[in-house]
Amino acid sequence: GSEKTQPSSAWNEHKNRGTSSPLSMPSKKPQQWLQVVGHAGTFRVGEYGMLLKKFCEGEQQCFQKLMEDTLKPYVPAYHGVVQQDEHDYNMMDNLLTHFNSPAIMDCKMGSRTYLEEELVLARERPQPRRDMYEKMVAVDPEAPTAQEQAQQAVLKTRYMQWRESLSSTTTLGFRIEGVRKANGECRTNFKRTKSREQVMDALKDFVDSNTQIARGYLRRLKQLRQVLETSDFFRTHEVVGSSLLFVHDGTGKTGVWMIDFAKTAALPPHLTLDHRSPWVEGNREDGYLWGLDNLIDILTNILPLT
Ligand SMILES: O=P(O)(O)O[C@H]1[C@H](O)[C@@H](OP(=O)(O)O)[C@H](OP(=O)(O)O)[C@@H](OP(=O)(O)O)[C@H]1O
Ligand SMILES: Nc1ncnc2c1ncn2[C@@H]1O[C@H](COP(=O)(O)OP(=O)(O)O)[C@@H](O)[C@H]1O
Repeated sequence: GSEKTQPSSAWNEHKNRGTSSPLSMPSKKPQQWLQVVGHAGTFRVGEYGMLLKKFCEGEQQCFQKLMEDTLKPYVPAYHGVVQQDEHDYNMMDNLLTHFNSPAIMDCKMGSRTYLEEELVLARERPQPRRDMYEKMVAVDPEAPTAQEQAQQAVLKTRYMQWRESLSSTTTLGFRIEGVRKANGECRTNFKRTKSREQVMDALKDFVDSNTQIARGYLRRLKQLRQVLETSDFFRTHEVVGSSLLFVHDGTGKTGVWMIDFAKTAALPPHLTLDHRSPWVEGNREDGYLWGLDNLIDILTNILPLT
């Protein structure tokens, strides 16, 4: 397992190389990029409002298909593979480019955060992990079983299931992973944010009780839901570990995009998902739309409080 990032407070500048800017590209002025959660060292800031993410073939395939799908406006535009310092990267739009001092929130969608395939592998070739054991006891020393304590290690699927039930993933079909407020304040300690009330408070705090912002997010999420319900891509993929990235700024501008398709897998040809039915091993359901329904419902209930 790789290290997780600390919320970065740096404004990553990219250098003005003195070349002329192609007409369709954003300006060359230094682009800001702030990472809220996720693996450390995965990203680099590219030129002209681009973001480079360490190459992952599954993610590339998703991006390629998404660029031809009705979901295209809801994902960062994809621009192919580039090489830098002997590493390959998937190049995509930096979603923060057109915001000023943005507030950012990462919500991990779905009622399951590991692939069915990972569950099969864990049975066939169990690989207990010490790093995950340590992350577990740091939150709750009582969480590991006697056997896990003896081994000082847990299986990844067990760790992921524990995280799901500790947070709102199991009960609401999504969880808040991290928030960065416009003033630079960062919060990633949402591991135990589970109840509807806790989630509501966190969302209210994120939108700063601003009605215009809450309405903007709600409108966008409802549009996204409509598109998801008819998208060919969505119907034919198990979408696991993917997030919605919320961005707003002081001008009242809001945006929500789907990000992180590293664990989004194409289904066998005969199978499609409704993304709302409960998961039973083998049906591959991910609870994505069930989570989005709950998220929309909670945001709707926040409106009168803003
Ligand atoms: O959030 P914490 O509790 O630290 O747990 C992390 C997240 O679930 C990561 O998901 P994400 O990438 O969505 O942030 C996951 O990466 P995967 O997505 O690769 O499963 C990590 O697995 P490892 O990378 O195997 O440690 C796991 O350790
Ligand atoms: N296209 C993007 N534009 C702006 N920020 C992004 C973009 N993609 C990812 N991020 C930032 O990086 C974080 C981690 O992204 P993610 O793709 O989930 O990486 P990982 O697989 O390492 O978890 C997100 O929470 C967000 O803050």
